[in-house]
Amino acid sequence: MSTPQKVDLAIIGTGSGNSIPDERYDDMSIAIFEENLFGGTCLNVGCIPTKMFVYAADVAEAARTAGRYGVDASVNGVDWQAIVARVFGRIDPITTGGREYRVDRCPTITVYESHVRFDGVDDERYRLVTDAGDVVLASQVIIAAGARSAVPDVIAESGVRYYTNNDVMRLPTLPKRMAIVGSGYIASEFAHVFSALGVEVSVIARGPRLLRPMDDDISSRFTEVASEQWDVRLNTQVTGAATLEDGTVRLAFGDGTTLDADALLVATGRIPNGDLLSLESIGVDLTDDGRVPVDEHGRTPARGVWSLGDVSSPYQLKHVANHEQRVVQGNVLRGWESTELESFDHRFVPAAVFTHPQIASVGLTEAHARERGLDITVKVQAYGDVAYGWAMEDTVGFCKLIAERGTGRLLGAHLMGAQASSIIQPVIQAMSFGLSARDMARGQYWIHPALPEVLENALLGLEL
Ligand SMILES: Cc1cc2nc3c(=O)[nH]c(=O)nc-3n(C[C@H](O)[C@H](O)[C@H](O)COP(=O)(O)OP(=O)(O)OC[C@H]3O[C@@H](n4cnc5c(N)ncnc54)[C@H](O)[C@@H]3O)c2cc1C
Ligand SMILES: NC(=O)c1ccc[n+]([C@@H]2O[C@H](COP(=O)([O-])OP(=O)(O)OC[C@H]3O[C@@H](n4cnc5c(N)ncnc54)[C@H](O)[C@@H]3O)[C@@H](O)[C@H]2O)c1
Repeated sequence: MSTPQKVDLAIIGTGSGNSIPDERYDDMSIAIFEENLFGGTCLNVGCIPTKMFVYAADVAEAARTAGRYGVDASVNGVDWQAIVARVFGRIDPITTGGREYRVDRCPTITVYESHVRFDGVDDERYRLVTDAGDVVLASQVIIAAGARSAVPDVIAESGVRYYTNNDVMRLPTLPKRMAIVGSGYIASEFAHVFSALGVEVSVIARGPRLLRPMDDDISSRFTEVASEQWDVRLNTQVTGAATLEDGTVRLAFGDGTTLDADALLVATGRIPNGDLLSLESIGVDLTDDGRVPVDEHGRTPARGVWSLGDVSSPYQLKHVANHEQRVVQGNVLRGWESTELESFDHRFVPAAVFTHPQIASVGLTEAHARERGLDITVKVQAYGDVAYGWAMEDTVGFCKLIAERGTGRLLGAHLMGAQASSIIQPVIQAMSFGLSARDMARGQYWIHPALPEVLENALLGLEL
């Protein structure tokens, strides 16, 4: 063990955590811990690279369907290595540059590139010990340790080669057949990516629908559309996995059937990393669903220990992690006991799934609104019924709005279709600032004949 370094602040994780120290932190001594790629999930193995792959997939998909507009186009080949090089040629230098900046050009910051965990309290400071043997004594700690892929035991213990989002984007070549276990965000996005790039994709869902937590109309319609694009196996439990002599992965299912694939991607949720921090040594128990407990200001039960992002948030989304990072960043400077601490705003957290077609959502699902006993009105507006939707020959897209009768309060929006992740933004704004459905519909112009007219028509169709 080395001589302990005493610091004012320790930050565990360089995803959102790396954005904490700005010039207001210049007079603090800081230790930053990172056991993996500098910059965390979103930059290296999450949001950003996946969407760069999705864009390539969207281009291929557009070429494939060009015939419906009288345009003769086809996908004559996919240069996978070129796609990988484009994505990581952009990302890897940012990772390297971010690390170099913190290591070489931030004199008050020490970067420890190792796994760290708590080891109790020493002289009124939190004692942090790395696997490399470093010891840091910190007056305050920010836990921003993110989450990791969950892998079902039946696969983890089978010895088969499987991929997760950590490595599937760097496959050396495109496989002919890919099996994807899981039916959530990651499964849906990668199914689109690999299928559009020419891979035969099978999606293995243990439940009756894909994207089940979404509004029922979205989840069931998406399941239909997905089943037309990919080999979707619903209500299917993986009971075994084995590697054949030629390297093929064979999955066995509860109903006795099997599936052969050349690559296996596991996308069955992400486990918050708080269980690997020895938090019991500072008297902190995880929540029932495995998160570091925090109050609305980002304070854990241990005085001076804050937490943010996937490790503690009920939302595993980068825009939420960024928001929580800004709140905690300000609150640490205000001080633990300050009466002016800022609070997390989790009122209207939107999400988008960049699959095909895109999906976006904010607020309550219809089922949740009904469970709450709200008097609601619901309008489902097809993309195909507005002018831009005609231009696109759209037959699948729709926008579903849920509002409260009488008040016109917008309760939820759920979209499936082209650019859903962008079209939803005005609803997020309206809900966040308390704009009613009536005011939103008629208090502004809607550009004609742009795609957001689907939203305008949905608003006008609500029986308020
Ligand atoms: C494939 C994929 C696609 C995604 N796409 C989107 C998207 O389109 N939009 C969206 O909003 N969200 C998306 N997300 C979710 C988003 O990436 C996360 O919500 C976000 O990155 C979480 O940020 P964070 O700072 O909490 O954690 P992270 O960015 O995961 O940072 C945590 C860091 O802590 C390090 N660490 C953990 N424990 C220790 C330890 N004990 N010692 C040292 N270091 C440690 C980790 O190595 C990691 O680098 C996606 C996620 C995945 C996996
Ligand atoms: N566009 C985005 O914003 C985006 C993209 C990717 C990931 N994410 C975030 O990352 C999180 C993790 O993504 P994800 O897709 O891994 O999780 P998820 O929670 O979206 O989906 C997990 C899926 O795995 C299934 N599952 C769980 N355990 C299983 C098991 N033992 N066997 C078979 N199936 C099992 C679940 O039924 C579910 O369908 C998401 O919840 C989301 O918050 C966001």
